[in-house]
Amino acid sequence: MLEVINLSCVRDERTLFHTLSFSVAAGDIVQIEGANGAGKTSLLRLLAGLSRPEAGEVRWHGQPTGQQREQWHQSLLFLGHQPGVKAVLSPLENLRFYHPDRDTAQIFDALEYVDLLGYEEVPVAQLSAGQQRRVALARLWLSDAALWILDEPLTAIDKEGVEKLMQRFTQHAEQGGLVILTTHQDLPKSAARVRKIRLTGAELL
Ligand SMILES: Nc1ncnc2c1ncn2[C@@H]1O[C@H](COP(=O)(O)OP(=O)(O)OP(=O)(O)O)[C@@H](O)[C@H]1O
Repeated sequence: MLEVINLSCVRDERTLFHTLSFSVAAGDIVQIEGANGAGKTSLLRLLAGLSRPEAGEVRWHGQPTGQQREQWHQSLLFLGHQPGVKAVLSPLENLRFYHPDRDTAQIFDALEYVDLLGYEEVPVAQLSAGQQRRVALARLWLSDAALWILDEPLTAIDKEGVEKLMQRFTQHAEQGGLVILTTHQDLPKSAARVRKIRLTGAELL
């Protein structure tokens, strides 16, 4: 269980949200919604511990995340809004770098899930925008983390790819995982179980 308790975020002297509280339980898929600049990325970065809140706390299984760094990092897979893969390396090399515990067959399976077979040795810099994001998304088939925090994972992904990702999110949730994502896209019907949390600025009242 992830608990967000009275979280406040100030950027550039502007309060993006104030005393924001919600929780995400095992099996939940949560979409953070809001206009451009509402603070979605800022919230995800706070949740992941990549920046510090003005006030408030994030707890994982009842304990502040800052007090259990090792366990927290093992439990978390964070994919930022940039693909976050190394451009000079191939998809195979990138995934080996991030998941050294996985064998080549497992990495090839993950590349197959994201339709990158045949591109495994091509430098990422030479791949299309959607393919570059798919390299990062292949990690969803390699990670053991329970909590996925995904910033705009569907950007540049085609319709079939989005459908496949939704299936993967659902499968992860059904196995007791948690997914928190942002997207500006309309989610397909298969996303019926997605709970929405909207950042409107009303949290400031
Ligand atoms: N490191 C930073 N320093 C100063 N201001 C920042 C920083 N990061 C974000 N901001 C500001 O915080 C506000 C919220 O940004 P954020 O990226 O969280 O929004 P968002 O909801 O994810 O937007 P989008 O839908 O456009 O991706 C923006 O006005 C942005 O300029």
